[in-house]
Amino acid sequence: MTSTDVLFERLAEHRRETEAMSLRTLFENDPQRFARFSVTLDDLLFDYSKTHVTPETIELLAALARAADVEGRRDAMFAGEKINVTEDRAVLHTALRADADAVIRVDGEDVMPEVRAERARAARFADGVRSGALLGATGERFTDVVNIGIGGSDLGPAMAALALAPYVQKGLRGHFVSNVDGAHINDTLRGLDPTRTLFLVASKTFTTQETMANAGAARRWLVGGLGEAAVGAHFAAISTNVEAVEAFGVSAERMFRFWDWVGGRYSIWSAIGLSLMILIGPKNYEAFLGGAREIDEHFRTAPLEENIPALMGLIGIWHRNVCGYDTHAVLPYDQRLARFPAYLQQLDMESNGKSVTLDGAPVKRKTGPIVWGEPGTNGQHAFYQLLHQGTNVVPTDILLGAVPHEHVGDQHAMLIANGLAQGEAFMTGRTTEEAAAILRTAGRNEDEIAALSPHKTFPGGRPTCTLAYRTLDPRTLGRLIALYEHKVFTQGAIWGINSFDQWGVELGKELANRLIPIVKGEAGAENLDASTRGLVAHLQKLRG
Ligand SMILES: O=P(O)(O)OC[C@H]1O[C@H](O)[C@H](O)[C@@H](O)[C@@H]1O
Repeated sequence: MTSTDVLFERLAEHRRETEAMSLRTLFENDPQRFARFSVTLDDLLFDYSKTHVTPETIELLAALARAADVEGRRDAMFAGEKINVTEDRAVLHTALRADADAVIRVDGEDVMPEVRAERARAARFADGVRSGALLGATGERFTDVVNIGIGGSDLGPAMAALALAPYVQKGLRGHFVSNVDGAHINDTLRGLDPTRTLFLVASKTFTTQETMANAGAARRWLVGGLGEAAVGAHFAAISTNVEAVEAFGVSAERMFRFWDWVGGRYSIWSAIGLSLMILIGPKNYEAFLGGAREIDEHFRTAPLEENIPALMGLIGIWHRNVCGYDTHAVLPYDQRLARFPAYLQQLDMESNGKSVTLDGAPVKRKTGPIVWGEPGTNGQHAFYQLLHQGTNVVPTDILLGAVPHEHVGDQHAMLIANGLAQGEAFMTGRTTEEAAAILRTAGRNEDEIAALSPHKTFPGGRPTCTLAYRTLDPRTLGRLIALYEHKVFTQGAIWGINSFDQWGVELGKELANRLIPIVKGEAGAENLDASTRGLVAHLQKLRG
């Protein structure tokens, strides 16, 4: 047994000993509980007191992190070691937001001069679009920026552009096309004017089927409106694949590069963020990077017991591996974070949805949970019923911003009150006796009380972590994303998996490529399994 196995066993034993104690009792027994189990970092507050931890739990979890050498692995990542072993790559999204004078080497070479130069180029381009120095082929100013990408080349900029809507320059609109479904590009282009539309083709590999198909459709639309000669003025590309971008016909000065040591789901900090940079401006984009840098610094230096992303990761391990909870819900009480759960799905599930350890052996315990969520208060009217009374316990993260960008009556107080109320309700629940007492006060008779009180009982003890911040500005968005990145890192390190590859997406891609000619009726279906063959035949019949 390894030292981590021993600690997992001790955690399991500790869970058995403490499970019976309700969250309510934990609070009653310890007036210091909130102070003990919360951490602040400037305006940011991470409250994990509404989870089933005791000082001993944290001690054991921190010991587990140390036994798994989370700190050593963290330092290896920041130092540019090739910790993505299956692709033989460094993992350096942190370099993209590092200090102005940082020196970070990959294979002995400082990558920072190129990082800075490429960001400066992107900023010049963004400024040109924003100021009108860069115009469309007919001399019009750009009003619409269409990012064409998918996965990490879409979710980050799309999520962030919505989150930072108050910072978007007046007269500029961002659009994000990802799905290979032609409806997506069609609906986006409808109503756009080619003379004022700028396309950014964002793809790390520049081979992704969906993106290449949508880029082709956009090019045809533009050529249809303005002619072939207009393409140069209306397209830019972001990629690590210089040759493929050139082959697509984008000139060198319209191409923005990044590097193989930036994973797709970690690429918002690279030129993949160009659409965001154009929309909110280079200065705000720098503040966004700066926010992430603050969290990098905190993650690198704070002791595990006071380290917010490490604690987020460790509490996630507690919930996943010790308590046995399968999913994790992220509930931002901040409408502009509506796409944040989707962004986190890729970040977390593509990183930690793995079944083998770094050396290829089967994992010994469950890895990444299913991550999901919707903004509050919307989710309350949809799936919270299950969160409160269902048979699955779902640990939640509740995100709360103290200061809104706009004041619409007292709606912000209502929003915050709802977020707080849900955390409280998940924790305390309502006993059958309490439910009965309420029914009695309401004048119900004893038969009705007996019949109804089980339905009105809330088990409680459902764990919540709360992240509170001043306001959803660029810096804070940067901090929030980086917190979750390092949370995911901490968990991957403890599970001993490679959080930075994504081989699990390949099989479906291969099979789709094989199926395209079959679906088009250009190849026979005889080698397919009976179900897929039957489906192809049915769809072909419907297509006529
Ligand atoms: O940026 P691209 O190379 O076009 O890749 C886009 C996305 O597709 C892939 O299938 C990966 O699963 C993602 O990690 C990636 O972000």
